[in-house]
Amino acid sequence: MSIFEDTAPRSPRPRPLRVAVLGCSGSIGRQTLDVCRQHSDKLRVVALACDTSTEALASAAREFSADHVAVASAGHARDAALEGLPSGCALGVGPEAVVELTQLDEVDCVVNAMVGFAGIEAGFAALRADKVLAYANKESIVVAGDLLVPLVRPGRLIPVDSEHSAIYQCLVGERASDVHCLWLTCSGGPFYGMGREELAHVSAADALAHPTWTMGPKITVDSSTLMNKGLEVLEAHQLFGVPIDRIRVLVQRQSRVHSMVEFADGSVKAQIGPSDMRIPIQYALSYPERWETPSPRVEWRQEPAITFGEADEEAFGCLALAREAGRAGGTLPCVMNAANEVANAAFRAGACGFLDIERVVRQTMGEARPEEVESVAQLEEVDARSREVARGFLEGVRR
Ligand SMILES: NC(=O)C1=CN([C@@H]2O[C@H](COP(=O)(O)OP(=O)(O)OC[C@H]3O[C@@H](n4cnc5c(N)ncnc54)[C@H](OP(=O)(O)O)[C@@H]3O)[C@@H](O)[C@H]2O)C=CC1
Ligand SMILES: CC(=O)[C@@H](O)[C@H](O)COP(=O)(O)O
Ligand SMILES: [Mn+2]
Repeated sequence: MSIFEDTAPRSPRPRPLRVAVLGCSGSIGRQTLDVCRQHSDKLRVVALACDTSTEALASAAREFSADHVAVASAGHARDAALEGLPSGCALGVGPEAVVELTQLDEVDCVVNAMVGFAGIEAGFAALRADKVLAYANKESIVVAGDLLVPLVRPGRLIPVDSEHSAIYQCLVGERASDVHCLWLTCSGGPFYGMGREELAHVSAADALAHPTWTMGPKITVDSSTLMNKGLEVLEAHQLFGVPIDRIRVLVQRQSRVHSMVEFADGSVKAQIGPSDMRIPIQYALSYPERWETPSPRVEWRQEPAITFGEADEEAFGCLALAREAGRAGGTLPCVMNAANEVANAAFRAGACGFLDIERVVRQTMGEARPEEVESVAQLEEVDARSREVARGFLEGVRR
């Protein structure tokens, strides 16, 4: 059974959905809290987690009267900000404390809004504890989808990533066997139209200026290299069971068409709307209902033309590398993700150039001996080893 073939009846919820927000201080986390603020009659924030941003964590805990918080970074366990937690709020420290939030009896739904491989354990723990998962942490789906997705009952993992939310919305009520292909839309990023010569000289500040979305720094740089689209091809492959070569990237510069599904009979369904992540976040929390939104609506009669185009996979080699990793499968997506996390961070820190990201990912993948995915412990080892290899390939370019 696919994750979207959900025949469950739409009975109203007996009480507000009790939500844990992991990564509450980030872009998705803060927008999740905004949705919870707008729908306080239907959503109750009971648990919050961050890595180091204790100020934001404590402030959210006070606002929402959260009962539990966790700080992943032990170095921030004594931050003065934590003295401002509401009385009775339990504080946990360390990565295990973040994962423990997913096990609490008083949590119905976990929003995994952590960035990177670090979000992997929380996704598994939430599914094992039979929580609904609103899933933004695409890296862990890419790396561990072989193990994670088989644990998902229909309607229990709702994607937050805008394209995957769009595809999910197009697929609800459909049969997996009727899908011909997926059209995964892509803004093209800030460097759309540039060739390799120009790309060699772009800076992190240039890469962080996304044309249509305001997001955290890691995903914004991934959008500029098109690695974000590569990760999303693999994410869609894992979530919807569609072969890699039936997932077609479609440049849609305005980010209005969030993705499309083409069916056997030639019909195409698209989900379109504002470029506002609060909409897919809210859908993941309201599913199978739809609620009013405070997000500004699009005046479609005055909207400029919606255009489609093709991605330049030669200039932006990360997309082709991701497809290669997806076709090979096993632990190769884990290797690719680890190298990308290392190189993306180095580029943001000014320690390498833009094209070095692609080079380091290619070289690290070239060293890998992919295996079948067997366990999270194995993936943790592959991730750690691949980071070492990637750091080695970066050495030559330290500035
Ligand atoms: N932003 C967006 O619009 C979109 C994001 N996504 C995906 O959502 C995820 C989050 O992205 P985004 O919100 O942009 O990222 P941000 O960098 O803005 O936020 C990341 C969050 O994760 C927390 N975090 C990082 N490491 C850990 C850790 N080890 N343990 C606990 N918490 C941790 C951070 O805490 P702290 O602040 O303390 O560091 C922060 O709250 C990513 O996987 C991204 O690809 C998908 C689609 C759109
Ligand atoms: C909002 C969202 O879902 C991002 O993942 C978005 O897709 C980034 O834009 P790109 O299409 O430029 O990667
Ligand atoms: Mn996306």
